[in-house]
Amino acid sequence: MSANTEVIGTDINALDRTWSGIHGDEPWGKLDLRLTDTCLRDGSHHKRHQFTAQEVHDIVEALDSSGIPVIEVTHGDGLGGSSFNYGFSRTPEQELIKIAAETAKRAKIAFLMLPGVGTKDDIRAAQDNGGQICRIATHCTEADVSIQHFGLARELGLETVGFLMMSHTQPPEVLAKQARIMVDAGCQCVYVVDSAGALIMEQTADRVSAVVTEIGGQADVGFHGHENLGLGVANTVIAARAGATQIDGSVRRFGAGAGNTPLEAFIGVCDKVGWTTGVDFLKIVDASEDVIKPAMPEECQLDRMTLMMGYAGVYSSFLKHAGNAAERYGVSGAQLLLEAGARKLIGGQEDQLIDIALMLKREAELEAREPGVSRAG
Ligand SMILES: CC[C@H](O)CC(=O)C(=O)O
Ligand SMILES: [Mn+2]
Repeated sequence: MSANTEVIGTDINALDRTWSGIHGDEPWGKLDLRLTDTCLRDGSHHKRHQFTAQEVHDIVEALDSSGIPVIEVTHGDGLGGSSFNYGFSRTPEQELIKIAAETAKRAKIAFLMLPGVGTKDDIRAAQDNGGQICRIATHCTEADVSIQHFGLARELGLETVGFLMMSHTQPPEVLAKQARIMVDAGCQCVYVVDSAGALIMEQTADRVSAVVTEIGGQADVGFHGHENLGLGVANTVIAARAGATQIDGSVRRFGAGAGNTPLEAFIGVCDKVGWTTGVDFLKIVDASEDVIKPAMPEECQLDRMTLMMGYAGVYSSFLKHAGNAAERYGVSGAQLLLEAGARKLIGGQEDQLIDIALMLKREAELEAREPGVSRAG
């Protein structure tokens, strides 16, 4: 810990927690939210899947002692994601799940799986290693591919969560129908997932409300935001007001793209408006500075590339793949992302980024030879 960090930590801890300016009141109402930190899963994209056992231990210890109730740990692309296509993990994810489960005193350990990337055996192994919450993610029009996995997870006694990824691409009523498929299959909480950080306020509220109307009373609704247009906290606040009771985020935004909803900021907001999270704001702020930051390769940036992801609606986990392809073929990463958005690429289509890079390269070569011809032709 640096001297500077120590001073800041001490100052924060000296704050009078009963300071009357902290707690607001109406019009916020009383909400009790369950938070999931996903820096050890969505942050795996930013870390290029290079978490060490020690980092996972230290991060889980810090999050757990701050009161975070759920911590997600898996390769960024879910169980089975360690591969040539998505990037190899430095430490096998099952080992990381085991370390997390052994370290957490109160928090439950969640794991993510995308049908087709992971298998049912991976779910069994994750449970054997101490995972308690099974999160199944599908593209938001493909919920039916999750049915057998929810069935298995419930049979095994796991808690179940469904992820409707790229939710900005579909209207509220479509998401509601897809959520219904997941709930009928045994899912206990369906998340509206803003994978591209492309949703804007009311667009979030409308989607969450439609899902609440469809499955409320039978299952919870959650919201998972990204920061690509800088709206992670705002979207999460509006999602909670629309009825989402389970909330994802990553301390210090440690996640894909410009990162996830910064959980510590959201917790501060909750404290100020009187919503309950069970997390100690002062401890989570220290954890962000002293434990999470040192484990990050660099801070998640709101820059040309990540802004373009929110603007064009591109899956946040494409960031490193797009950067690699742009660099390899000497083309503009921003152009590449705009084209990826126009093609409405979904998870699993990472290889098309190379296709786009080659197309941009050909166009640039043609333009150099015959100015004005490339786009017209
Ligand atoms: C590859 C899975 C993806 O990162 C899940 C997720 O966090 C999202 O869609 O935002
Ligand atoms: Mn995400």
